[in-house]
Amino acid sequence: MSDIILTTNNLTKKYNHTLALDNINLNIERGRMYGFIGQNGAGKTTLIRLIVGLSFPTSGELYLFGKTGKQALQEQRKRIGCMVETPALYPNMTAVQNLEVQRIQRGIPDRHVIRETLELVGLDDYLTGRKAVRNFSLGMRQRLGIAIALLHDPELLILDEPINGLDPMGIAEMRILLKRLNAERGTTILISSHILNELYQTVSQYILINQGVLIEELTQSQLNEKCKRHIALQTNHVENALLALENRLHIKDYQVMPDGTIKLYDHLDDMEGISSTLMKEGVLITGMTMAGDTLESYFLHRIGGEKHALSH
Ligand SMILES: Nc1ncnc2c1ncn2[C@@H]1O[C@H](COP(=O)(O)OP(=O)(O)OP(=O)(O)O)[C@@H](O)[C@H]1O
Repeated sequence: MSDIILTTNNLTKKYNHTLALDNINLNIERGRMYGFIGQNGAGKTTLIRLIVGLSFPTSGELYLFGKTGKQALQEQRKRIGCMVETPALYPNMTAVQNLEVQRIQRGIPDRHVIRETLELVGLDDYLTGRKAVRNFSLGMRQRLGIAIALLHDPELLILDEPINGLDPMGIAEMRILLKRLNAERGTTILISSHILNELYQTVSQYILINQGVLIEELTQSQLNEKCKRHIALQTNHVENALLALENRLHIKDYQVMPDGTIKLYDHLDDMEGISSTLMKEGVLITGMTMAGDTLESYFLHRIGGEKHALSH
């Protein structure tokens, strides 16, 4: 049975004349990892700020762990940990000292949580012992920011652009950390990013947003399916074409689209063989192209064309 821990009903946020979020309807299920993808200005931070209570909606409703209403939401937010953009850290303190400040501020009695959390995010003594945070790499700072968000063992972890500025190694480390958290603690994770590629294989669900509008929700396997390389084949007779492909070339991995286009997922390097076989069987080919999106081109396509260049 699915356990929905966050729901938005027509959640809308206006800033004067800017419609930052336009009737967002969303469900977040416990235990999953969500990627919240949109270009700069799409509305990701605005939604996160509404969820964590840093800002309030113009209209619509927010439910956290089944509860709504100002006071109830504030209570439920204790079950959330978040890092919005760069974490606020004391640069002259060590990682342990930074966490100690947070622990006291939040009234967490158990001192052991500091070591446990540092270990969990991979900032052990060897790396951070006496080092002041001002000497940390960006990746280490992000880890420490996540440690702060995790100190009270939240059920939902929300990270706004945690991979921003990280190098490929840093991104890979972040991926391992988040997957571990999700697997070991069952933490539900929501991460925003403006680059689909960065979250690929980190999250299991993708939520695409553009200009405040929720464009599409899809799973990792749906995304893979949509981006899969294939030959797109158009013919004058779909049934005869399929018979020829199956019987003569033994092609089994294909899909017929509603407009009659046949997507072939094998024999990708045999376009000539396919066309000569179909010709011999009297099938006229009206179109044959190699297709398949990269993640980025799929995303651009979904948000309305190449004119939206992604900013990096
Ligand atoms: N405090 C504010 N006052 C006025 N407009 C705002 C405010 N905050 C955000 N906006 C506008 O709302 C829209 C959504 O912004 P938001 O920061 O949520 O986008 P984003 O997807 O998080 O982008 P980024 O990746 O740049 O952080 C933008 O048009 C932005 O200019």
